[in-house]
Amino acid sequence: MGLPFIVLNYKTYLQGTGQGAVEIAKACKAVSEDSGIEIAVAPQLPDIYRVASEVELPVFSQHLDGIGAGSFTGHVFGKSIKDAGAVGTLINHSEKRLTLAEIEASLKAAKKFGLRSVICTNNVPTTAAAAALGPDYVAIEPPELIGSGIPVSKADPEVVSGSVEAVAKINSQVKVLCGAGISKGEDLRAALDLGSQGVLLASGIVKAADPKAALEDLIRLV
Ligand SMILES: O=C(CO)COP(=O)(O)O
Repeated sequence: MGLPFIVLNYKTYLQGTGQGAVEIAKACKAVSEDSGIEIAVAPQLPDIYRVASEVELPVFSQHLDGIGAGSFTGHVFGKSIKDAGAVGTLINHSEKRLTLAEIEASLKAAKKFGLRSVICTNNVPTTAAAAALGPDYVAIEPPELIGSGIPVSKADPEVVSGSVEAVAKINSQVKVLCGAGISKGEDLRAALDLGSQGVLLASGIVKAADPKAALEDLIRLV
């Protein structure tokens, strides 16, 4: 298996807002360059342009709406985030849930604008449904473990391995990430041993006193 893919979701954490978004992206870039591991960041929408302009690394949006140009006040338009420098987007994060029809429309918009897609899911059945839509990645994140510091790869290994199995049956082109409570090297190692191809994580790195050191610890057992 190749190197994992790591996506760092900044959420609305203060540490990852404004100039902080750029500083954390610089730490990600340094660790990515040293290790060869692809690390993408998902800052808040108003910080996408700033991060993408100042740091050469993949920038994802935290959300995308399945809308086009026109009368859609307050929506997130694929062309806008693409032009801001994003290369991908999360869709249906547990903190920004969508209906199935909306997920499909968001994915269509992502594809239209050449954005990589990560559909977040909360259990094996929703992972299976997401895989059927054909995103680049699904990211299984049990909501009860998000932000808990308890790693999904240890607390609920079956949801990760079950997601990997379900996706392999439905669409083997789709890659599986997992997330929730991941912060240490052993958490990422366990996630990979369960068959996932990377992790989506947030608080363990964004809120760390030293995000670069936290990232170095995260990848130490890869
Ligand atoms: O929701 C998450 C990433 O999208 C997971 O958050 P934590 O890494 O803080 O548990």
